[in-house]
Amino acid sequence: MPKVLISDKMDPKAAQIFRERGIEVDEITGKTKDELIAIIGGYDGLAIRSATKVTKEVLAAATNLKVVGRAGIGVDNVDIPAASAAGVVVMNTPFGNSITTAEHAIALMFALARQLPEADASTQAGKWEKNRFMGVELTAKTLGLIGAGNIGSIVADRALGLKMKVIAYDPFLTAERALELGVEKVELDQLLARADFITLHTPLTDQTRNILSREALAKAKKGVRIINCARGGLVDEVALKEGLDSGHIGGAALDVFVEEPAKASPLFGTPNFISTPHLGASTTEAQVNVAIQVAEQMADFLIAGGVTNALNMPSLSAEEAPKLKPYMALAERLGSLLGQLAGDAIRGVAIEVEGAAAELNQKPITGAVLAGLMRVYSDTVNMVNAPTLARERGLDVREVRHDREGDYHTLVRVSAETAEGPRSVAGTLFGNGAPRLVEIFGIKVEADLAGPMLYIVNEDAPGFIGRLGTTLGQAGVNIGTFHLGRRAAGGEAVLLLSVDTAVDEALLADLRALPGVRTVHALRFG
Ligand SMILES: NC(=O)c1ccc[n+]([C@@H]2O[C@H](COP(=O)([O-])OP(=O)(O)OC[C@H]3O[C@@H](n4cnc5c(N)ncnc54)[C@H](O)[C@@H]3O)[C@@H](O)[C@H]2O)c1
Ligand SMILES: O=C(O)[C@H](O)COP(=O)(O)O
Repeated sequence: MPKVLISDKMDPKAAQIFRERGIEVDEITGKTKDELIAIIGGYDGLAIRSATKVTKEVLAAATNLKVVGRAGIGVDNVDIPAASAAGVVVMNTPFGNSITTAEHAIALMFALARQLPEADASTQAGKWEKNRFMGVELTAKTLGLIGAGNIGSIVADRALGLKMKVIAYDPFLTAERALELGVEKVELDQLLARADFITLHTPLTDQTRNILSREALAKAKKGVRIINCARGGLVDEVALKEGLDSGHIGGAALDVFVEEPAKASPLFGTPNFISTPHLGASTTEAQVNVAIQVAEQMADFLIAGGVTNALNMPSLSAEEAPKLKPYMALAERLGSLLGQLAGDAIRGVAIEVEGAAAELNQKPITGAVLAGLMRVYSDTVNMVNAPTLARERGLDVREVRHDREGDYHTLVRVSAETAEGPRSVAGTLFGNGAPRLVEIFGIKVEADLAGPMLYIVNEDAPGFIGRLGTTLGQAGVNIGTFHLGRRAAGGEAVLLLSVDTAVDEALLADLRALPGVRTVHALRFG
């Protein structure tokens, strides 16, 4: 039974779903890094929010981990390259808390416009400072969005409802989408020059870090009010403080900070500064949404192999997964066969599908081929890290889908460019879904690829099979299955034998010394 650790505060629905789906679950929150490292080895899945840091060290200790599920959007607390390298799928729930976060940005915009926190504190202190708090209307003001993705779009929609003019800086926003959203697409400098309010809704990346830098803030319109409900690090906090002190910036509201938890900041206590402790996603509705989504997604993956909203792997629905499973087994074996036979010599690989296979999502088939192929380089390779490993090795990967009907109802062919020229293997599925090799390097065969095997190329001549059987028999190696293919009688023959025990180097040398033998390879599958 798979086991999941929930390591951040999460709605109880998550644990309930895991249990209902037959997954054992522990809820242990507030652990330090070292405490997490001490226990993570016992889990197949890790469900988190933003507090748990899934670092390289945590992943190194997570020897059974298959999936990290983020109940929320931002995954900057997960080392995704390290997770990919470790073969761990990372998923998030990209929409579950978007409305809630957009509403928080709008709430902070109102709070800034009318100085609500300060007015509240003053009134409750018995001061009744009616003349101190003069606000501004939002109607007809210009809102500058930095980032117009899921949350930015919802903020735009709400702001338009408030009769604001909305302009957006987002290099990936198309003209059509801007039109659809009712926003004007602008460059950052234009946004800074025109916006009365600026809200940030981008991830933290190398391009967005410090996007509101000291220089950018200096270009902003005097009196601008800034809201950040996205990620700490998008705004230069020191320059923001100076801008608030000088009055160049009329107000700022931060839900997120460079250092979190932000227990101290030079910004605290600054007039016209409002802060909340990373509450963007904190509504009952959003937390229920993300808890349900993350648990369903992780359970689909751990139980059925379905992949949804993964950041380091192509999607595969829980409905598709069972259909693809036998193909992935076939693809992995074909990749493994090529990898074992051609290994280092492979420069590029083409994965072709035809017949029933051409109707399916090809990405998982490709991932499985690469996983099989790359296993000669690393024992820990799987569908998640194989594409990265392939890229690192400079392998050129091509996918081809054929409409044609071939000899088989379904076929997967893997062809590799090797130093010795092109090499190709192909396989099909039998009626019961059993993978079968049907062609190897242009020679028709029909073989299972399982357990220890021998691949032998020899000159097709009488007496060879007898000599081979005798040599194996004298070494105590029992033949399980025997598959023979040849181009033409008396030409080159290919033998694929399954053997009950692995063949050692000494026996391989004896086999290579048999008359007529051209190549002998020991193979292993599964
Ligand atoms: N405060 C919270 O609790 C909270 C809650 C949810 C999400 N978030 C954060 O909000 C942010 C936005 O989330 P989302 O769901 O809208 O993400 P999204 O991926 O839907 O949108 C991000 C947008 O940023 C744009 N972008 C990327 N690079 C950019 C750049 N250099 N300049 C301008 N725009 C750029 C993208 O094109 C995209 O449209 C994320 O950082 C997320 O982690 C915070
Ligand atoms: O990216 C997110 O989804 C938000 O930052 C929410 O983070 P949280 O789950 O820790 O509230």
